[in-house]
Amino acid sequence: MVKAAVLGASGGIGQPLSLLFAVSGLVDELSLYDVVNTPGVGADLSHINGKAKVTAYLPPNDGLQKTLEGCDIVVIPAGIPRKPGMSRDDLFKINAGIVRDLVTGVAKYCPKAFLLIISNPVNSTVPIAAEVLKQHNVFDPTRLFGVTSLDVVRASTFVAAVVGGSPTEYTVPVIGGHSGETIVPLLSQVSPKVDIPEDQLDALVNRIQFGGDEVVKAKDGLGSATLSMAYAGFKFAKSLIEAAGGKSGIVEPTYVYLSGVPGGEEVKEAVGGLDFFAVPVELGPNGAVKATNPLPQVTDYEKSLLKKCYEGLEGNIKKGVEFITAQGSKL
Ligand SMILES: NC(=O)c1ccc[n+]([C@@H]2O[C@H](COP(=O)([O-])OP(=O)(O)OC[C@H]3O[C@@H](n4cnc5c(N)ncnc54)[C@H](O)[C@@H]3O)[C@@H](O)[C@H]2O)c1
Ligand SMILES: O=C(O)C[C@H](O)C(=O)O
Repeated sequence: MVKAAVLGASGGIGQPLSLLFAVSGLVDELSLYDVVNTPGVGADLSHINGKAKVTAYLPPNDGLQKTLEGCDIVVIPAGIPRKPGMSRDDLFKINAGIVRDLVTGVAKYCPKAFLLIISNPVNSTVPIAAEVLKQHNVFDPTRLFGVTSLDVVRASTFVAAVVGGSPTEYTVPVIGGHSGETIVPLLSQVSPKVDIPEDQLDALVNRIQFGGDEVVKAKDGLGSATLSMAYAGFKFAKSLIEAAGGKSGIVEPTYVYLSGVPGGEEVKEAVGGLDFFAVPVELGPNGAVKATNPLPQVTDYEKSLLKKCYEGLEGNIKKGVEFITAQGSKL
C-alpha cells in the first residue's frame, strides 16, 4: 500500500504531476491538497480507471492532516512561479512561508515520508524544510530531496541538440543547486562520452543553467515550466518508489543535506563545506543510500563554473536556514 500526496495539486505543476501519479499504477492512494480547487481536480482525476484511489482536501476541517496521514511520499510544488524579469530568489518572500507551513504538517502527520521539494527557490526551500524537520526532531536526511531533475532532463535534451542522437541516450550529471550559475552540468562526464565543439561549450552550459528563463520568457507572464517539471518530478518520484520497493542500482541527481547521506561528507569536503548540494545519489529502500562524488574528475573549465556555484549556494542556504532559526521557538 503506497500513499502519495501532492501539495499544491491544483497548480500548473500540481495537476499534470497528479495525473502522472494517477495513471502510473505505482500508488494505491493519491491525496491532493491545495488552498483552492482540489475538489474539482480530485473529482476529475477520480474518474480515471486506474488503481489509485484519489482523495482531495482544502485547508478547512483538518485538510492538511487528512492529506498527509499515512503518506509514504509527499511532493511539494506549492507556491508562486516566476514572471519575466524575476529571479528564483525573488520568490523566497512568499514561498518560504508556504514551504515552512506545509513541511510543519509533514513533520506532524507523516514524519517518515519521503519529502520532495519542487517549490522555488529550491536552493533555500530545502534548507527551510530541513530546519523545520530538525525543530520537530524528525529530520532524516536520507528522506529529504530537492528536486533538480528538470535540469538533468533539460541537459540531455540540449546536449542531443548539439551533438545529435536521441536525448534519452545521454545521462548528464548536473550538480550544485537549482538556479542560474549554481546549476553546474558536468559535460566532461556525460555518458556515453560526447565531444562538445569548443566554440559551443559556453552556449550549451548557459542554456542548461538558464533553461528555466526560456520557458518563463515564452509564457510571457503566465508562469514557468509546468509540464516538463511534472514529467521530471514524476520521474524522480517513480525512481524513489521503485527503489523503496526493492529495485537496485537506481541513481538520480538530487539536492540533499550532505552530512546525513552516506558518502555525503566526502562531497561536503570537496565543495568547501556547503551543507546542501545536488549530486547523483543512489536510491534504496530507505531513500538516499549513497551520494556519489563526481568532483575529483572535473575539468579546469568546470572548476571555474563550480567556484561561482559555491558562492551563490552559500548565501541561498544561509538565507533558508536563518528564515527558520530566526523564528526561534518551535513551529
Ligand atoms: N524545482 C524545479 O525545477 C521547478 C520547476 C518549475 C517550477 N518550480 C516551482 O514550483 C512552484 C509552483 O509552480 P507552478 O507553475 O505550479 O505554480 P502555480 O501558481 O501554477 O501553482 C501553485 C499552486 O500552489 C498553490 N498554493 C499556494 N499556497 C499554497 C499553500 N499554502 N498550500 C497548498 N497549496 C498552495 C496555489 O493555489 C497553486 O495551485 C513555483 O515556486 C515554481 O517556481 C520548480
Ligand atoms: O525557471 C523557473 O523559475 C522554474 C524552474 O525552476 C525551472 O527551472 O524551469
